[in-house]
Amino acid sequence: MEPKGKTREEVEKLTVIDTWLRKHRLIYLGATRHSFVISIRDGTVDFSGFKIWLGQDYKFVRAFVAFVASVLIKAWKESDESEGDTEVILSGVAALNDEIAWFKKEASGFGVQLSDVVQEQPNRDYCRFLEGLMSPEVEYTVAITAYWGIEAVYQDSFAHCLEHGSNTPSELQEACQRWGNDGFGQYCNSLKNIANRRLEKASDEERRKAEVTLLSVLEHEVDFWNMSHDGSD
Ligand SMILES: Cc1ncc(CNC=O)c(N)n1
Repeated sequence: MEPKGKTREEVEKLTVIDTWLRKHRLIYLGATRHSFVISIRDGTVDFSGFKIWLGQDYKFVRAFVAFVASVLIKAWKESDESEGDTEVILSGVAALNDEIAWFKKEASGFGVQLSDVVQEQPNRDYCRFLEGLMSPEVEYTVAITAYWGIEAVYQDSFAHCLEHGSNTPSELQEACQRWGNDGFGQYCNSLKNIANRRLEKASDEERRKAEVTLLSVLEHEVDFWNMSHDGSD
């Protein structure tokens, strides 16, 4: 029985990340319900914008692999209870191997020459930000929170394009499936659980750093979507 006068929420304490998602709800929605994502979902997406996204994201993912590898190293150095963590992160690295192959196949299907893609400034800025997080001085808790955030934005965005009532063009279904599928949703949940476990034990200062880092991730994600869709139409 729940104590009298207390709601379920007061009894079951929210996790650190859920608290942040409430506090920064509009910023989170800005990244996960961006006009580019909405245009995919409602079928009005401009294919030239999709091709820009494809080429830019391929470049991003190459840097992201190095970032995830750096998170793996941080997990391994925390010899405490992070044995399960390293396996979760390793499976993420393995999935990125398939993802790189998928980008190459997809680009060829859409006639995008990946070797000709020039990284645009928002993409460069995002990769530079990731590089900063790869530094050994950045705590594991901060890095794993960023990793969760980066994956969660794609999972949430693309799952939205697969929901009942969406009108996603068939050519883009596969891309949406890649990040919007349930298995990837569960993977993101494993990352979220790891991050929450670390955040609960972290110092106030470390927790604050992780929160600020997550906000930067969301900002970079919005700038990234903007490269393909600036909202002018
Ligand atoms: C800009 C951006 N953010 C997140 C992801 C998803 N992670 C790996 O694929 C991605 N591909 N690109």
